[in-house]
Amino acid sequence: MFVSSDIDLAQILSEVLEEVRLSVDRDIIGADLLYSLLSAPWLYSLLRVYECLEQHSRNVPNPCLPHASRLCQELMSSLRGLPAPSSEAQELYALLKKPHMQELLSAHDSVAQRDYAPVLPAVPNEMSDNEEAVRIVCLVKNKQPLKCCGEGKPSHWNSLRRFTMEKLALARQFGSEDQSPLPSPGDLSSIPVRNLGSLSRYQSIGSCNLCCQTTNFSGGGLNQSSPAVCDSVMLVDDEHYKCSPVYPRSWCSPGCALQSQTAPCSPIFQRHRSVDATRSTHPALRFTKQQSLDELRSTVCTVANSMDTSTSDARDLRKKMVAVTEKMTDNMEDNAQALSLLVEVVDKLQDLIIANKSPDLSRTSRAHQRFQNWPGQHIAPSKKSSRSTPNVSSFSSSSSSLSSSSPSCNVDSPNGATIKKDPKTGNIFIARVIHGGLADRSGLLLPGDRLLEVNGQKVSGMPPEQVINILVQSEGNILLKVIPNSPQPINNQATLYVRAMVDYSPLQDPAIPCPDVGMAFSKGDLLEIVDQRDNRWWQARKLYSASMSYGLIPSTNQFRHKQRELWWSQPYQAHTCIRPCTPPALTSTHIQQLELFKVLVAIRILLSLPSLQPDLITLKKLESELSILMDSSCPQTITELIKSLDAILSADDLGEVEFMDEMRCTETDEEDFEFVSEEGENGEHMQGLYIGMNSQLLSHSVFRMEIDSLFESAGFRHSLRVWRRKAYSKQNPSCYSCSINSCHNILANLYEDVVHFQPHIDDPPRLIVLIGSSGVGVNELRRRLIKINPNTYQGPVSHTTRPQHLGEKNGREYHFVTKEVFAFLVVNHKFFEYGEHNGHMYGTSFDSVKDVVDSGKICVIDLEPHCINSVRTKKLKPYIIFVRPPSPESMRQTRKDPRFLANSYIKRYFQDKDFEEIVEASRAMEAKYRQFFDCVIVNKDLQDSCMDLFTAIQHAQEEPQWIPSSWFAPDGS
Ligand SMILES: Nc1ncnc2c1ncn2[C@@H]1O[C@H](COP(=O)(O)OP(=O)(O)OP(=O)(O)O)[C@@H](O)[C@H]1O
Repeated sequence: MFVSSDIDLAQILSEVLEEVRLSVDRDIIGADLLYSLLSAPWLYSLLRVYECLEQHSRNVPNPCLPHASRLCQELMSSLRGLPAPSSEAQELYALLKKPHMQELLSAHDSVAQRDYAPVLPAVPNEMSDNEEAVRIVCLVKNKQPLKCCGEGKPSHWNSLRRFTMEKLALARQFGSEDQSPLPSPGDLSSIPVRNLGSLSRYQSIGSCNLCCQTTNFSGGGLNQSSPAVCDSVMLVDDEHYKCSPVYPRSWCSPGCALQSQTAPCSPIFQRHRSVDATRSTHPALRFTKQQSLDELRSTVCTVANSMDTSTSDARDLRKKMVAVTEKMTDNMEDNAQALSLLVEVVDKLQDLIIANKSPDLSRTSRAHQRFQNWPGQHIAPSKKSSRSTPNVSSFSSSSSSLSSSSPSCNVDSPNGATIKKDPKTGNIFIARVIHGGLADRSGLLLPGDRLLEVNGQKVSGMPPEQVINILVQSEGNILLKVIPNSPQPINNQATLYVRAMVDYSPLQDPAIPCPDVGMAFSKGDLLEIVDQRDNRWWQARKLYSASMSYGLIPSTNQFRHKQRELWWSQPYQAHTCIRPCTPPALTSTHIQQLELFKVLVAIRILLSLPSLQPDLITLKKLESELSILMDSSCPQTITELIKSLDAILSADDLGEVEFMDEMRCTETDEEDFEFVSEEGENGEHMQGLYIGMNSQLLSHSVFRMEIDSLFESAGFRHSLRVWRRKAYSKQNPSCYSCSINSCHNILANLYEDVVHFQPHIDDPPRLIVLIGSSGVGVNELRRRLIKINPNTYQGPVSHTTRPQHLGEKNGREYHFVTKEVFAFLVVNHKFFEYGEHNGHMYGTSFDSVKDVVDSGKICVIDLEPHCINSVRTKKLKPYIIFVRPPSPESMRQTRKDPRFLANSYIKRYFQDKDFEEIVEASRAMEAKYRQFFDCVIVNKDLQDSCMDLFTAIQHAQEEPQWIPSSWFAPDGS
């Protein structure tokens, strides 16, 4: 499709051509020559380029007012000059004088005066004469001016430097800016170093009106090195779940380019497309003395600095690259040596990257070959025989030409297309075009195109493997004859940003059409979904990831489909561990049952403790009465729990006994305990919910299980929680591992839509939620945070049914309510967390959080992770910080100070097993819930952790964050 313009030059040209053709018919001398000149494809292409550029210059946004500040100054001086200014004039003057107005205008001017025209890159120096057409495609893609030769053109190194800088800048900025159809840094990173000169800046492919017209180009005058479209096509048997790379990728094969050739006039509008799979045809880079040696140094240093230095090999490489800079002098010869060294480095780097892919790779030959082609040597056009066969190994081999400027580039990313066979007709089709790959960028292969021939060989009816084989065995140019799919499906869906809620590995997914084009992701990863046209497989890439290439991910439909399959394939299991995620409503019957149950547990424990020598007969009688009472009205679970209680009590469990002894010697009396648990070490009020440790009854595993069941959202203290973990390990492991959330996970979403949210100064502060395994220091951090800055941070005031103590004030320490009121609040879902301690109910309500937020303070709470969903609401917009423990060894060092451990309510030092347990519990918690975490703090040194917490909270309130888009939905909660 042509670019519409007032003067359609191509149209004029075709009219002129028609005239000339008539002259040819009339045998006018010279008309022949003129005709052939005018019908040259490059002329058409040039005209199109011209028109594109024309259109661009017409559409460049021009500010109406480039100097608003100046106008303001002028206006102000005019106002000042007024002999008797009216009140309006005075008001206007005062308004204009305001600093923020001045700043606003100055900001406006900066934007208005800035030149947003693209920086157009240089064309590669070495291009043969017949490369104009594709070069033109590149030019248009990059909006490059037609001036490509002559003095003063940027050197390759200059381009490389600029390219590298931009790539790094892009990587750094990425995510901090609005993510509107973003360039694919993967595109940048897949550019061969020799072609960098032509790609100094990425331009949206969508802006190219010419790409889709390339199939109209005629003649064999297409080049073999189109930098912007250089890549490979991976042809894959989509349907049969097989895939195979068939020819090198762009930076694998510098000369590789997808081309279109003369389209024969055919009734079915056949389109020939040819893929040039040759390699090593890259033109000689004439590294003459650099215009600026600093430029050269900075190029190499930038590349070196951007390298991942996690491995010793990479570190060595980096050192070598830095050494390169030292070798650079004004002397041309040295300069060439430096560059040779760099070539070596580049080769090594490539070897490293492709080591896993191609162990049989001949490094030396490649290095040798490349070495020959570097500075000071003229590169002879590669002979056909010397070109590698584009088979699988050459695919890897050729990837050795990876640019040293893109160490993070993932060589494994298949940027191409896949094929499939229609089982009914036997026709071979292009199944999928991977976003950002060669086919996509060139626009020459599109999904649904029917593949007729490969190198003149008809492929219809062939098994896809055979087609792949033909391609694999082809040498040099591969000519594909395709019938374009018409009409082309249009991807009119906007880019979608999501957070992955599960882990996914394509290699373990038998359903994926081609695992090689699949993209693995983990819980919490941010994904940019660019193509949702396929109902089952979307195309996406990971944000903030080293690999910027796109790949297939399961669509939500596909995920649901899999869930259904899984559901039906599994035998029915009616186990009790499937419980609702939201806490059950607590009725007065529940409370009554619970009280009964507690007494029953108490009796059974007393019965099991011979040292207490209880009145056995009385107790047994009481127990049986209670059992009957419980059995008649209790839920099934309670009856089962009683049975397991018996089992546990009868078991000779040393660990348990040890624990009980320990508790006996460390516990304080009830009143002390309660007082301390509510008042912090420094006397300040401790918010939250604690279950007493003073009674062996309460600490018993069965009781805890019941508490969990009924009050699963309750918060617990360190020691009880540690102990609870111990108790859990004694339960039926299958049931335990299939707790609420794991069961619930089956029904979980695959992705959560997110938006980039920039908090506004007028927004209410976000709720800060601290999460961590018991004993990691969540309470300590929260307490310190509030203590250090009570005017900024505050915890919510909880509700309780316990009587008010002397000196306590309703609404300050607690909201004191009756049991009925509490039950009413529970039933009406007013609490996001509630539980029972010592016969009294405690709960933290949404309203109490709102009170803190309304007071302008930042509300900080600690929460059990399974309650996360209850606070993830539009109103609270929680920022969830996970407190992770350091290593057990490190905790041994930092937690040995008695000041920390000898506090009044734990009353014992940490033991080694506690550290192990904390780390283990933390790992499990993180594995399960990390998709919800906005930030992770490792609580090693308390001071540092506090600082980290401050910084994180500040970040939460000021910096842009990815948050669920439902928080913006009008009906979101
Ligand atoms: N970084 C640290 N260095 C030294 N001691 C610490 C550190 N963090 C926490 N502590 C100490 O460890 C003990 C447990 O901390 P804290 O009570 O905050 O744990 P928790 O995660 O809230 O667990 P629980 O909720 O079970 O109480 C406290 O005595 C606390 O002072």
